[in-house]
Amino acid sequence: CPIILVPPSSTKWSQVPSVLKCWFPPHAGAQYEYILVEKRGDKNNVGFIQLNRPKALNALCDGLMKEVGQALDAFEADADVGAVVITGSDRAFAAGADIKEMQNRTFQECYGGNFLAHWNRVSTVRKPVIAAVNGFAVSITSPAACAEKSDILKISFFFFFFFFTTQDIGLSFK
Ligand SMILES: C=CC(=O)SCCNC(=O)CCNC(=O)[C@H](O)C(C)(C)COP(=O)(O)OP(=O)(O)OC[C@H]1O[C@@H](n2cnc3c(N)ncnc32)[C@H](O)[C@@H]1OP(=O)(O)O
Repeated sequence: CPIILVPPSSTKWSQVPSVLKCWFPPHAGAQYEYILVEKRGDKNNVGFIQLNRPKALNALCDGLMKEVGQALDAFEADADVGAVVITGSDRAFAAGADIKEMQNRTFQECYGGNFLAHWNRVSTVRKPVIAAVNGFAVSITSPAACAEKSDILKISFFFFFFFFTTQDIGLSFK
């Protein structure tokens, strides 16, 4: 008879030995540390990810971004899931990168190690991903980097560049 492994409900995803992780699909019981994950909707076909570091305004620490990537992997592999919704908590969708975690990293470590590379996972999912934004949504980016991604941003970047040639940083709040 088949053996079904069920992790205790208090188990955090980071505590599950990696060799066992394939037996514990993330949305099938094992808990994450920084996000809440479940399937919602009448047909259970919406993958739902809630960023869950409310005290730090959902600052995007390394662990949180890795967990979001794992949850997206699982939803992408799940044929029942048609779309994914990512949301935050009461006060914030997310306060951007975790600046406490970043403060001791050198430029060389960040640039050479391409330390935000795994953040791209959200843009490579082959199912629609919808951000349900509430409260603070903070980010900072180079407009030139954004412009590589879309024509609208290219046009915006042109005007941005034209009028604010001394400014090279985009900031968005709430
Ligand atoms: C990819 C690059 C980027 O994303 S760069 C952008 C990085 N993000 C920021 O620079 C935003 C920094 N945060 C703020 O400016 C403010 O927190 C705020 C305007 C978003 C909200 O201000 P408010 O006064 O309402 O809250 P607090 O500042 O008291 O914050 C509460 C609590 O959250 C911690 N926290 C907030 N943002 C971050 C962050 N980005 N990284 C790490 N931690 C953050 C803040 O330290 C407070 O926690 P405490 O334990 O009380 O110190």
